[in-house]
Amino acid sequence: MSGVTLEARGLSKWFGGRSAVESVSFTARVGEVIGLLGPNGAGKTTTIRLLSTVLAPSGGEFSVAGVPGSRAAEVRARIGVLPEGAGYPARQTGVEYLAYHARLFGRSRGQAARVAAGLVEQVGLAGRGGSRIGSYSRGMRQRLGIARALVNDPVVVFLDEPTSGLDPAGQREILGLVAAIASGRGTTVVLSTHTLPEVEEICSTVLILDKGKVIVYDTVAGVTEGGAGRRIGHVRVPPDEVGRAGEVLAAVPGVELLPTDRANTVVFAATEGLNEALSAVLDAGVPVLSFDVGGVRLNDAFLAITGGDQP
Ligand SMILES: Nc1ncnc2c1ncn2[C@@H]1O[C@H](COP(=O)(O)OP(=O)(O)OP(=O)(O)O)[C@@H](O)[C@H]1O
Repeated sequence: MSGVTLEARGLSKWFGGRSAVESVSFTARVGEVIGLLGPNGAGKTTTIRLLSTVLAPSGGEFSVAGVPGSRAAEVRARIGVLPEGAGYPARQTGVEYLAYHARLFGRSRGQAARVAAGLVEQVGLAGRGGSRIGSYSRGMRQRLGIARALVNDPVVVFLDEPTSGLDPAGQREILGLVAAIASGRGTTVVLSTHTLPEVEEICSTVLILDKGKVIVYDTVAGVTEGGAGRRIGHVRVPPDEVGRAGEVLAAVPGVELLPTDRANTVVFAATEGLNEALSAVLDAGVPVLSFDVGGVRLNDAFLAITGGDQP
Protein backbone atom coordinates (compact mmCIF):
# COMPACT_ATOMS: atom_id res chain seq x y z
CA MET A 1 0.00 0.00 0.00
CA SER A 2 1.30 3.48 -0.72
CA GLY A 3 2.92 5.58 1.95
CA VAL A 4 4.11 2.59 3.95
CA THR A 5 7.37 3.46 5.70
CA LEU A 6 7.79 0.67 8.22
CA GLU A 7 6.48 -2.84 8.18
CA ALA A 8 7.11 -5.60 10.73
CA ARG A 9 5.95 -9.17 10.23
CA GLY A 10 6.16 -11.74 13.00
CA LEU A 11 9.20 -10.05 14.54
CA SER A 12 10.56 -12.08 17.47
CA LYS A 13 13.56 -12.03 19.77
CA TRP A 14 14.66 -14.65 22.26
CA PHE A 15 17.38 -14.16 24.84
CA GLY A 16 18.58 -17.61 25.83
CA GLY A 17 15.39 -19.62 26.09
CA ARG A 18 13.20 -16.62 26.96
CA SER A 19 11.23 -14.58 24.49
CA ALA A 20 11.46 -10.80 24.87
CA VAL A 21 9.45 -10.01 21.73
CA GLU A 22 7.05 -12.45 20.17
CA SER A 23 5.61 -12.18 16.70
CA VAL A 24 5.18 -8.41 16.52
CA SER A 25 3.48 -7.21 13.32
CA PHE A 26 2.40 -3.73 12.31
CA THR A 27 2.52 -1.25 9.46
CA ALA A 28 3.30 2.47 9.69
CA ARG A 29 2.84 5.22 7.12
CA VAL A 30 4.24 8.62 6.25
CA GLY A 31 3.68 11.17 9.03
CA GLU A 32 2.18 8.63 11.41
CA VAL A 33 3.07 8.70 15.12
CA ILE A 34 2.85 5.23 16.62
CA GLY A 35 2.81 4.92 20.40
CA LEU A 36 4.61 1.89 21.77
CA LEU A 37 3.17 1.18 25.18
CA GLY A 38 3.46 -1.50 27.77
CA PRO A 39 4.43 -2.25 31.35
CA ASN A 40 8.09 -2.64 32.36
CA GLY A 41 9.75 -5.49 30.52
CA ALA A 42 6.99 -5.64 27.89
CA GLY A 43 9.52 -5.55 25.07
CA LYS A 44 9.37 -1.93 23.91
CA THR A 45 13.11 -1.25 23.91
CA THR A 46 13.84 -4.64 22.38
CA THR A 47 11.35 -3.90 19.58
CA ILE A 48 13.07 -0.57 18.89
CA ARG A 49 16.49 -2.26 18.93
CA LEU A 50 15.30 -4.84 16.42
CA LEU A 51 13.78 -2.26 14.09
CA SER A 52 16.89 -0.08 14.31
CA THR A 53 19.16 -3.07 13.47
CA VAL A 54 20.97 -2.96 16.81
CA LEU A 55 19.72 -6.49 17.48
CA ALA A 56 19.20 -9.24 14.93
CA PRO A 57 15.75 -10.82 15.07
CA SER A 58 15.40 -14.46 16.11
CA GLY A 59 12.42 -14.69 13.80
CA GLY A 60 10.25 -12.63 11.49
CA GLU A 61 11.20 -9.71 9.30
CA PHE A 62 10.74 -5.99 8.79
CA SER A 63 11.39 -3.32 6.21
CA VAL A 64 11.97 0.42 6.22
CA ALA A 65 10.88 2.29 3.10
CA GLY A 66 10.80 -1.08 1.35
CA VAL A 67 14.37 -1.98 2.34
CA PRO A 68 14.45 -5.33 4.17
CA GLY A 69 15.89 -5.35 7.70
CA SER A 70 18.55 -7.82 6.57
CA ARG A 71 20.22 -4.94 4.63
CA ALA A 72 21.17 -3.26 7.90
CA ALA A 73 23.42 -0.49 6.55
CA GLU A 74 20.74 0.65 4.11
CA VAL A 75 18.11 0.57 6.84
CA ARG A 76 20.33 2.64 9.15
CA ALA A 77 20.66 5.28 6.45
CA ARG A 78 16.88 5.67 6.51
CA ILE A 79 16.22 5.77 10.24
CA GLY A 80 17.01 7.93 13.24
CA VAL A 81 17.11 6.80 16.85
CA LEU A 82 16.94 8.54 20.20
CA PRO A 83 17.89 5.77 22.61
CA GLU A 84 16.72 5.72 26.20
CA GLY A 85 19.11 7.63 28.46
CA ALA A 86 21.34 8.86 25.62
CA GLY A 87 24.59 10.52 26.70
CA TYR A 88 26.08 13.72 25.24
CA PRO A 89 29.59 15.20 25.10
CA ALA A 90 29.53 18.07 27.59
CA ARG A 91 32.28 20.10 25.91
CA GLN A 92 30.86 20.17 22.39
CA THR A 93 28.33 22.81 21.39
CA GLY A 94 24.96 21.69 20.09
CA VAL A 95 25.82 22.79 16.57
CA GLU A 96 29.21 21.02 16.64
CA TYR A 97 27.57 17.85 17.88
CA LEU A 98 24.95 17.86 15.12
CA ALA A 99 27.45 18.74 12.42
CA TYR A 100 29.69 15.89 13.58
CA HIS A 101 26.83 13.42 13.27
CA ALA A 102 25.86 14.78 9.86
CA ARG A 103 29.49 14.20 8.77
CA LEU A 104 29.20 10.60 9.98
CA PHE A 105 26.40 10.21 7.46
CA GLY A 106 28.72 11.38 4.71
CA ARG A 107 27.72 15.05 4.48
CA SER A 108 30.42 17.51 3.39
CA ARG A 109 31.60 20.07 5.93
CA GLY A 110 29.41 22.77 4.38
CA GLN A 111 26.36 20.52 4.15
CA ALA A 112 26.84 19.35 7.72
CA ALA A 113 26.96 22.96 8.95
CA ARG A 114 23.75 23.75 7.10
CA VAL A 115 21.99 20.64 8.44
CA ALA A 116 23.10 21.48 12.00
CA ALA A 117 21.94 25.10 11.72
CA GLY A 118 18.57 24.03 10.31
CA LEU A 119 18.00 21.43 12.99
CA VAL A 120 18.85 23.61 16.00
CA GLU A 121 16.28 26.03 14.63
CA GLN A 122 13.69 23.31 14.12
CA VAL A 123 14.00 21.87 17.62
CA GLY A 124 13.92 25.28 19.28
CA LEU A 125 17.58 25.50 20.27
CA ALA A 126 18.56 28.25 17.87
CA GLY A 127 19.58 30.67 20.60
CA ARG A 128 21.72 28.05 22.35
CA GLY A 129 23.25 26.14 19.45
CA GLY A 130 26.64 27.73 20.12
CA SER A 131 26.63 26.87 23.85
CA ARG A 132 28.32 23.81 25.29
CA ILE A 133 25.99 20.87 25.81
CA GLY A 134 27.18 20.68 29.42
CA SER A 135 25.19 23.85 30.08
CA TYR A 136 21.94 22.47 28.61
CA SER A 137 18.91 21.55 30.69
CA ARG A 138 17.56 18.02 30.43
CA GLY A 139 14.80 19.17 28.08
CA MET A 140 17.33 20.90 25.83
CA ARG A 141 19.41 17.71 25.69
CA GLN A 142 16.34 15.73 24.68
CA ARG A 143 15.65 18.23 21.91
CA LEU A 144 19.26 17.96 20.81
CA GLY A 145 18.91 14.16 20.82
CA ILE A 146 15.83 14.42 18.62
CA ALA A 147 17.72 16.77 16.29
CA ARG A 148 20.57 14.25 16.11
CA ALA A 149 18.10 11.53 15.20
CA LEU A 150 17.08 13.71 12.23
CA VAL A 151 20.52 14.53 10.77
CA ASN A 152 20.16 12.00 7.97
CA ASP A 153 16.61 13.12 7.14
CA PRO A 154 15.22 9.71 8.11
CA VAL A 155 12.02 8.11 6.91
CA VAL A 156 11.37 6.67 10.36
CA VAL A 157 12.55 7.93 13.72
CA PHE A 158 12.48 5.87 16.92
CA LEU A 159 12.22 7.79 20.19
CA ASP A 160 12.63 5.66 23.30
CA GLU A 161 10.88 7.42 26.17
CA PRO A 162 11.83 10.93 25.01
CA THR A 163 9.95 12.71 27.79
CA SER A 164 11.15 10.65 30.74
CA GLY A 165 12.52 12.77 33.56
CA LEU A 166 11.11 16.03 32.17
CA ASP A 167 8.74 18.34 34.02
CA PRO A 168 5.24 18.83 32.55
CA ALA A 169 6.27 21.93 30.59
CA GLY A 170 9.31 20.12 29.19
CA GLN A 171 7.15 17.12 28.26
CA ARG A 172 4.71 19.35 26.40
CA GLU A 173 7.52 20.97 24.44
CA ILE A 174 8.90 17.60 23.37
CA LEU A 175 5.46 16.33 22.39
CA GLY A 176 4.81 19.46 20.35
CA LEU A 177 8.14 18.96 18.64
CA VAL A 178 7.42 15.30 17.87
CA ALA A 179 4.01 16.19 16.41
CA ALA A 180 5.61 18.93 14.28
CA ILE A 181 8.29 16.55 12.98
CA ALA A 182 5.66 14.04 11.91
CA SER A 183 3.33 16.54 10.29
CA GLY A 184 5.96 18.95 8.95
CA ARG A 185 8.56 16.52 7.62
CA GLY A 186 6.28 13.54 7.09
CA THR A 187 8.59 11.44 9.25
CA THR A 188 7.08 8.32 10.79
CA VAL A 189 7.65 8.43 14.54
CA VAL A 190 7.71 5.36 16.77
CA LEU A 191 7.42 6.69 20.30
CA SER A 192 7.94 4.45 23.29
CA THR A 193 6.45 5.81 26.48
CA HIS A 194 5.05 4.97 29.86
CA THR A 195 2.87 8.04 29.88
CA LEU A 196 -0.53 7.29 28.43
CA PRO A 197 -1.79 10.86 27.99
CA GLU A 198 1.16 11.40 25.63
CA VAL A 199 -0.13 8.70 23.39
CA GLU A 200 -3.65 10.06 23.47
CA GLU A 201 -2.38 13.48 22.59
CA ILE A 202 -0.07 12.93 19.66
CA CYS A 203 -0.28 9.33 18.45
CA SER A 204 -2.59 8.18 15.71
CA THR A 205 -1.98 4.52 16.38
CA VAL A 206 -1.13 2.55 19.48
CA LEU A 207 0.72 -0.71 19.84
CA ILE A 208 0.37 -2.13 23.33
CA LEU A 209 2.85 -4.83 24.23
CA ASP A 210 2.59 -7.14 27.20
CA LYS A 211 5.14 -9.87 27.89
CA GLY A 212 6.57 -9.40 24.42
CA LYS A 213 3.29 -9.83 22.58
CA VAL A 214 1.11 -7.27 20.85
CA ILE A 215 -2.14 -7.20 22.76
CA VAL A 216 -3.57 -4.14 21.04
CA TYR A 217 -2.80 -2.66 17.65
CA ASP A 218 -5.40 -0.07 16.82
CA THR A 219 -6.04 3.60 16.33
CA VAL A 220 -6.11 5.55 19.58
CA ALA A 221 -9.80 6.27 18.91
CA GLY A 222 -10.44 2.57 18.38
CA VAL A 223 -8.92 1.71 21.75
CA THR A 224 -10.66 4.44 23.69
CA GLU A 225 -14.07 3.85 22.12
CA GLY A 226 -13.77 0.18 22.97
CA GLY A 227 -15.48 -1.10 19.86
CA ALA A 228 -18.27 -0.07 17.55
CA GLY A 229 -21.67 0.63 18.98
CA ARG A 230 -20.46 0.97 22.55
CA ARG A 231 -20.84 4.16 24.48
CA ILE A 232 -19.02 4.93 27.65
CA GLY A 233 -20.60 6.49 30.75
CA HIS A 234 -18.82 7.93 33.79
CA VAL A 235 -20.87 8.17 36.97
CA ARG A 236 -19.35 9.95 39.94
CA VAL A 237 -20.91 9.11 43.28
CA PRO A 238 -20.01 9.63 46.95
CA PRO A 239 -17.12 7.37 48.07
CA ASP A 240 -19.33 5.02 50.12
CA GLU A 241 -21.72 4.52 47.19
CA VAL A 242 -19.19 3.35 44.61
CA GLY A 243 -19.76 -0.32 45.38
CA ARG A 244 -23.54 -0.07 45.21
CA ALA A 245 -23.48 1.98 42.00
CA GLY A 246 -21.26 -0.68 40.43
CA GLU A 247 -23.61 -3.48 41.49
CA VAL A 248 -26.67 -1.69 40.11
CA LEU A 249 -24.97 -0.93 36.81
CA ALA A 250 -23.60 -4.45 36.42
CA ALA A 251 -27.17 -5.78 36.67
CA VAL A 252 -28.40 -3.64 33.76
CA PRO A 253 -28.57 -5.69 30.52
CA GLY A 254 -25.93 -4.66 27.98
CA VAL A 255 -23.76 -2.87 30.54
CA GLU A 256 -20.16 -3.81 31.22
CA LEU A 257 -18.16 -2.22 34.03
CA LEU A 258 -14.72 -0.95 33.04
CA PRO A 259 -11.72 -0.52 35.30
CA THR A 260 -10.73 3.03 36.10
CA ASP A 261 -8.17 4.78 38.25
CA ARG A 262 -10.49 7.72 38.91
CA ALA A 263 -11.69 8.07 42.47
CA ASN A 264 -15.42 7.70 43.19
CA THR A 265 -16.28 7.11 39.58
CA VAL A 266 -17.84 4.07 38.00
CA VAL A 267 -17.05 3.75 34.31
CA PHE A 268 -19.17 1.51 32.15
CA ALA A 269 -19.76 0.63 28.53
CA ALA A 270 -23.29 0.18 27.31
CA THR A 271 -24.43 -1.32 24.05
CA GLU A 272 -28.04 -0.28 24.71
CA GLY A 273 -29.00 3.13 26.10
CA LEU A 274 -26.90 4.97 28.63
CA ASN A 275 -30.03 6.61 30.02
CA GLU A 276 -31.44 3.29 31.22
CA ALA A 277 -28.19 2.64 33.05
CA LEU A 278 -28.27 6.06 34.70
CA SER A 279 -31.95 5.66 35.60
CA ALA A 280 -31.18 2.34 37.28
CA VAL A 281 -28.58 4.04 39.49
CA LEU A 282 -30.97 6.86 40.40
CA ASP A 283 -33.90 4.46 40.99
CA ALA A 284 -31.72 2.57 43.46
CA GLY A 285 -31.39 5.81 45.43
CA VAL A 286 -27.67 6.27 44.77
CA PRO A 287 -26.86 10.01 44.70
CA VAL A 288 -25.20 10.84 41.39
CA LEU A 289 -22.74 13.74 41.68
CA SER A 290 -21.97 13.89 37.99
CA PHE A 291 -22.57 11.89 34.85
CA ASP A 292 -20.79 12.29 31.59
CA VAL A 293 -20.59 10.45 28.36
CA GLY A 294 -17.57 10.02 26.22
CA GLY A 295 -14.71 7.85 25.28
CA VAL A 296 -12.87 5.92 27.88
CA ARG A 297 -9.41 7.34 28.51
CA LEU A 298 -6.53 5.31 27.21
CA ASN A 299 -5.41 4.64 30.75
CA ASP A 300 -8.74 2.98 31.53
CA ALA A 301 -8.57 0.95 28.33
CA PHE A 302 -5.03 -0.06 29.20
CA LEU A 303 -6.09 -1.23 32.65
CA ALA A 304 -8.88 -3.28 31.13
CA ILE A 305 -6.53 -4.83 28.60
CA THR A 306 -3.53 -5.66 30.74
CA GLY A 307 -5.55 -6.58 33.80
CA GLY A 308 -4.14 -3.83 35.97
CA ASP A 309 -0.41 -3.73 35.14
CA GLN A 310 0.47 -0.07 34.90
CA PRO A 311 2.59 0.93 31.93
N1 LIG B 1 20.19 -8.26 26.39
C1 LIG B 1 19.25 -8.94 27.05
N2 LIG B 1 19.51 -10.16 27.57
C2 LIG B 1 18.56 -10.86 28.22
N3 LIG B 1 17.30 -10.44 28.40
C3 LIG B 1 16.97 -9.22 27.92
C4 LIG B 1 17.92 -8.41 27.22
N4 LIG B 1 17.31 -7.27 26.84
C5 LIG B 1 16.04 -7.35 27.29
N5 LIG B 1 15.83 -8.52 27.93
C6 LIG B 1 14.57 -8.98 28.54
O1 LIG B 1 13.56 -8.84 27.56
C7 LIG B 1 12.34 -8.39 28.15
C8 LIG B 1 11.88 -7.12 27.46
O2 LIG B 1 12.75 -6.06 27.83
P1 LIG B 1 12.66 -4.58 27.23
O3 LIG B 1 13.79 -3.80 27.80
O4 LIG B 1 12.52 -4.66 25.77
O5 LIG B 1 11.28 -4.09 27.85
P2 LIG B 1 10.68 -2.61 27.92
O6 LIG B 1 9.24 -2.75 27.56
O7 LIG B 1 11.50 -1.68 27.13
O8 LIG B 1 10.81 -2.29 29.47
P3 LIG B 1 11.00 -0.88 30.23
O9 LIG B 1 9.70 -0.18 30.12
O10 LIG B 1 11.30 -1.32 31.63
O11 LIG B 1 12.14 -0.14 29.59
C9 LIG B 1 12.61 -8.24 29.64
O12 LIG B 1 12.18 -9.42 30.28
C10 LIG B 1 14.11 -8.09 29.70
O13 LIG B 1 14.60 -8.57 30.93
